[in-house]
Amino acid sequence: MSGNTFGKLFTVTSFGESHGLALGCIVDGCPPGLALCEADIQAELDRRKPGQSRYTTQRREADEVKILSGVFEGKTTGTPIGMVIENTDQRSKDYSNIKDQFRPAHADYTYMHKYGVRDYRGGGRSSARETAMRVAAGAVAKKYLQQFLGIKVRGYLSQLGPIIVETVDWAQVDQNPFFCPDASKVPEMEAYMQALNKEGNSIGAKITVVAEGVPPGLGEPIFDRLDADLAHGLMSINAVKGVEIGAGFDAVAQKGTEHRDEMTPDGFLSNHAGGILGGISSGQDIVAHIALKPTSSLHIPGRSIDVNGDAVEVITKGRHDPCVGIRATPIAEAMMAIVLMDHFLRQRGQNGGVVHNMPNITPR
Ligand SMILES: Cc1cc2nc3c(=O)[nH]c(=O)nc-3n(C[C@H](O)[C@H](O)[C@H](O)COP(=O)(O)O)c2cc1C
Ligand SMILES: C=C(O[C@@H]1CC(C(=O)O)=C[C@@H](OP(=O)(O)O)[C@H]1O)C(=O)O
Repeated sequence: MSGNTFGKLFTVTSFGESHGLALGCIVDGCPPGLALCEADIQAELDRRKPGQSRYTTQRREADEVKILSGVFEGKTTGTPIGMVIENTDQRSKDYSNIKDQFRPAHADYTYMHKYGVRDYRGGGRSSARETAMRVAAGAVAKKYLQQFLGIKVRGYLSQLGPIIVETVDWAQVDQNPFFCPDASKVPEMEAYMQALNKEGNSIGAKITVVAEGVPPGLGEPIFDRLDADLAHGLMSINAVKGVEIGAGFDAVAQKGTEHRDEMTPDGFLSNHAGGILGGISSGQDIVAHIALKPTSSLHIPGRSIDVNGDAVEVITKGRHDPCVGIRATPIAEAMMAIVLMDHFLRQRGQNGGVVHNMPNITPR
C-alpha cells in the first residue's frame, strides 16, 4: 500500500496538490446504510477552510465538496466513496521567485531528495491543503460513529503559544475563530496574534481531542495498538511534532499511586491513561493532545540553500497561516474518528461486536 493511504478496514486515500486542479479522496470500507449527503461533509469542511479570519491564511477557497460515488438515494452503498474539491484561488506566481530555493522547516528540501522533482506551486502535495480531504473522510467516520455507536469526537485549541486554556466549555469552541473553549481567553489570543502578524512571525499551538462514548474493547494488543494508531493518525497531520495520550509526558514525573486509574464498581477514579490500556479502549474518554510547530513560511528572511547548494536568503510571499494550530482542530478530530472507525470494523470482524460478558465497569 502506498503512503497516500491510511487505515486497514476503513481506508482513506487522498490525491491532489495545493495549486493543482483539485483535491480528492476515496473512502473505502464504510458500511452500507449510512444516510449521507454533501451537506454532512460540507459542515465539517466549513470549519477547516482557509480565509475565514484575519488570524489564518488569506487564501480564499469555498472548499465545496462533490460526492462522486458510493452514495445512492441518500445512503452509503458499501462501495468506495469518492469525493472531490476544486482549487480556485491558487496564485502560484507568488512562489515563482523561490522555486529553486528551500524554505527552512518546510518540506521543499526533503521532497527534492526523495523525488528529485518538486511541485513548487505553493506547498504542492506537502501543503496542508490536503487535510481538507481528511476532514471530508473524517466527516463520514464521525457520522457513522455518532449514529450507530453513540461515539462523539470533538476537540479544541488548548494552547496558543504562551496562552494556556484551563477551562473547557464545549459550547464555546465553534463560537470563535480559534476553536477556543474558554471565551474569556479570546481577547488575549486576538491581541497576541495581532502583535505576531505585525512582527511577521509565527507561533506553535496545542490541540486536545476527545472521544466520548467509546465502548471498551476497541484496539489491538501489539503493533496496531489503538494508541499507536492514534499517534500515527495524529502525527500524520502537517506540522505536528508531538502526540500525547492521556497524561502523556507528565507521566514521567508521576508516581504509580498517582498515575494508576483506580477502579470501583461505579467506575474509574481518574483518567491518566487517556482511555486506553494495553492498546485497547477501556470505555473511558479517549484523550489525546498534539503539539503543532510554528509556520515555516515567513516574510522574515531566513538562511537556506538553493538547488545548487548555494547560500540564499529566503523570503516567502504567498498567503500563510501565522499559527497553523488555529485551523487544526477539525483535522485532529477527523483523524481520531478515522482511527476509531477502522478499529470498530476490526473489532466487528474478529469478535462480531464490541459487547462482551464483562463486569459492568461504568466509564467515568
Ligand atoms: C491547518 C494547517 C495549515 C498550515 N498552513 C501553513 C501555511 O500557511 N504555511 C506553511 O508554511 N505551513 C503551513 N502548515 C504547515 C506545513 O504544511 C508543514 O510544516 C509542511 O507540510 C512540512 O511538514 P512538517 O512540518 O510536518 O515537517 C500548515 C499546517 C496545518 C496543519
Ligand atoms: C490552502 C490552504 O492552506 C495552505 C497551507 C499551506 C501549507 O504549506 O501547509 C500553505 C498555504 O498555501 P499554499 O499551498 O498556497 O502555499 C496555505 O494557504 C488550506 O488549508 O486550504
